[in-house]
Amino acid sequence: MGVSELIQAALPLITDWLPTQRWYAGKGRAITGLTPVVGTPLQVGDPSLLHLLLRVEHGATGGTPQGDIYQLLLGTRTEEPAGIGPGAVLGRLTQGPYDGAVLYDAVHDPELTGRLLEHLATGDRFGSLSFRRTPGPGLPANLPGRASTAEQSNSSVIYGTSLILKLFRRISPGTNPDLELSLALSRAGSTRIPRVAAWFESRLERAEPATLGLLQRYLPDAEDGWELALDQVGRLKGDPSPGNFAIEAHRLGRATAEVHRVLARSMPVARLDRTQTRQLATAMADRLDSAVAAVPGLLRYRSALRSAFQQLADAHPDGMPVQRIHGDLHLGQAMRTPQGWVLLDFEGEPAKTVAERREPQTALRDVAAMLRSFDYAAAHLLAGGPVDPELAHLAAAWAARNRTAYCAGYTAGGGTDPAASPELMRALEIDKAVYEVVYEARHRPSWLPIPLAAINRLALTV
Ligand SMILES: Nc1ncnc2c1ncn2[C@@H]1O[C@H](COP(=O)(O)OP(=O)(O)O)[C@@H](O)[C@H]1O
Ligand SMILES: O=P(O)(O)O[C@H]1O[C@H](CO)[C@@H](O[C@H]2O[C@H](CO)[C@@H](O)[C@H](O)[C@H]2O)[C@H](O)[C@H]1O
Repeated sequence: MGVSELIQAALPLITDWLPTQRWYAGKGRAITGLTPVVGTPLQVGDPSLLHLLLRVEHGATGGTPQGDIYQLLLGTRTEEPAGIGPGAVLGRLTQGPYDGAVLYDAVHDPELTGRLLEHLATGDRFGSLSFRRTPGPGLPANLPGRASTAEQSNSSVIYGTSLILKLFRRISPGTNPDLELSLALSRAGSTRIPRVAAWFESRLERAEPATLGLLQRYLPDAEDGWELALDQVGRLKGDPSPGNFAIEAHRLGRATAEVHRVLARSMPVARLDRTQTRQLATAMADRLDSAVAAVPGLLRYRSALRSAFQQLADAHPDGMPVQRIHGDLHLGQAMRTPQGWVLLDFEGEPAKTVAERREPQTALRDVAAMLRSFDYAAAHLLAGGPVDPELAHLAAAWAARNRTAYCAGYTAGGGTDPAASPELMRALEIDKAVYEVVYEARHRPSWLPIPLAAINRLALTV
């Protein structure tokens, strides 16, 4: 059985399975077609372990199909591989020589993901895939992969205790900003990110090569900033003065400033003029309008939030400096290691186009995004429980304390003082909270009250 027959047999199962995956961005839109872009068996002559780029169509505009390209790793075996979770099984094939075989997401197959590592270690070309290594020590080639269980937008595979491969799921032409910025920071010698070891890419329909996977050093001793924060907040229930996370928040602010400084040195910087600053405010208002259409509960805040955007433009008649930034910074993207904080995932907000994510922006956008994360951690404590005004007060004080410490650390680390630009900071926080409202409505509806409460609070300050 050839690759194309296997793909054809797999398509009906893929149609049902895709919408169940967290990384699938087309939720709520009907799939009108699936077009294989390129399929590459990861071993010569063995189509049962297949790398597939697939265009998922959602209707057409002017005769041109509209949709996104996704990266899939598909395994086919006569029996379900041991230990594979139910969400990773697409079903049984019902056509061709593989009739009756199990089709599964091979991210969960140590053998297949081990093959990917072998290609990365060799730095070769394989079918349409090009594997590229950074200079440095050789990579171990014989490690089986284990699928990461982290809550994430893509899929990651961990090799032993030394490497982690992120497989980007929604693929756009060109270099993924996560690779672009991680490489720039690695080359500048920054220790605030896990060093890039290799990546792989593929040419998409004659466009420039698209990044498909990024292999970085794994941080085995790292603790996730979000988990650390939740742990601290959780203690508020029994002890109103638990450990002092504000010290960590301050250090995290310093680390953010350090990353911004390196990015400003190693990548293009610019200055938004008055007109461009107005356009920034208009773009925020436009995003708000799209969000109102998706989540009508935002409508009552529209006028106040638009005023906040207008005030941002008025407060910066001389424009503002811009540079490349992280773009989607939050506590879950920060890992505390014995050597200090390390930042991850420079991909930017998944909902924006790659072109938007690559535009230089005010560095304070990252600061505002992290401030939202402290608010999320505090709000998480209150979610689902009965209203408890005392706990609500403690949670709000925890968020305020850590937000202040983070901003102080950012300024001490050489970043622009957020307190000197209150209109900009408020507009950036609103813009982020609006994004979060749409994100939560789409992915985690039970979390929607968290950004909505923030919108309510921010609107009252206008
Ligand atoms: N180099 C690393 N070392 C240790 N853990 C990591 C590393 N990179 C990612 N992780 C873990 O995987 C999670 C998801 O990674 P991330 O890059 O944010 O993926 P995504 O873009 O898919 O959301 C992180 O929150 C972290 O827990
Ligand atoms: O998957 P990514 O990490 O690239 O980012 C997306 O998912 C995040 C949630 O996992 C989301 O972050 C929001 O929730 C966090 C708590 O889970 C909170 O700390 C962040 O402040 C909040 O924005 C992120 O927005 C989204 O792009």
